[in-house]
Amino acid sequence: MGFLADKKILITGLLSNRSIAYGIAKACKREGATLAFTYVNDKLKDRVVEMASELGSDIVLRCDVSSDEEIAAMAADLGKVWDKVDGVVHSIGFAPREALSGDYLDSVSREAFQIAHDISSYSFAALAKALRPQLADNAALLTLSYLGAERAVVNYNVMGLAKASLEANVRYMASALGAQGIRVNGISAGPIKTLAAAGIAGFSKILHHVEESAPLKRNVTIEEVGNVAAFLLSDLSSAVTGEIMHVDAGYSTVAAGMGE
Ligand SMILES: NC(=O)c1ccc[n+]([C@@H]2O[C@H](COP(=O)([O-])OP(=O)(O)OC[C@H]3O[C@@H](n4cnc5c(N)ncnc54)[C@H](O)[C@@H]3O)[C@@H](O)[C@H]2O)c1
Repeated sequence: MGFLADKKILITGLLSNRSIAYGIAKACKREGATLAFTYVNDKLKDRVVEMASELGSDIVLRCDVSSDEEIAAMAADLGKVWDKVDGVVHSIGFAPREALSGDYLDSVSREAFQIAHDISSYSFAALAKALRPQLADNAALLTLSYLGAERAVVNYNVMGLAKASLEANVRYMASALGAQGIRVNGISAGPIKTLAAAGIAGFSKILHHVEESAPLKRNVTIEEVGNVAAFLLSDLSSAVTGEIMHVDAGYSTVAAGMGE
């Protein structure tokens, strides 16, 4: 019996076996959780159904988080199969590709700003709003952030602003839901080569830089992020809320020159 036995956890953002959501799902399954998944559009449905099945789940629901109707329909469908939800993983981020390279002011636009904040930050609150009546009394919600929220990172541009908003969302959601015993946390993951990361110009350089300068002298894996996610979704972290935990091989703790 794992430490997530009896927990029902909804996981969004599963796209490939490199997705951070995949690492989280594997760790949650290992610890005994029952899982449900979402996919963004019909083109991707079969792929997610197949991965869900590998992970022991046949609950796969459509949910493009840019649509309030799709979020509401997903919550209603989930309510038909689960009496309560113990955990929600928000592993979703998006900004138009042209906004993720070059000079920040040249690349940013009102439209890119709105899309990035809508899909990458507001959607976490939107999911919580829709699922609130179904959340168990000690449910845990979790999202994925990145250091670009706290520091200017080359080419990350408007996504950094959206992640800063997402991290503030974690704190406000934790306050809003805390009286019900529901916890809300984020993981600020080190860079990992996923499909979303491929949209960021010069991403390989960032991976290399972390390898050279992080205290652990390497990058992190989706399995390592998954383990921390499983902990934050479990009762082992019952007093942790409103927190952004770095899972980044220590990169965010050092300044230039350390360890050289
Ligand atoms: N890869 C990294 O280096 C890294 C580091 C820190 C944080 N993150 C964050 O982790 C999360 C997961 O990304 P990933 O790196 O696993 O990449 P990924 O490409 O595997 O996952 C991104 C997911 O977002 C989903 N998505 C995009 N638009 C959506 C929409 N409108 N509705 C619903 N889903 C939508 C995609 O379908 C996909 O499943 C993102 O929030 C990302 O910003 C990634």
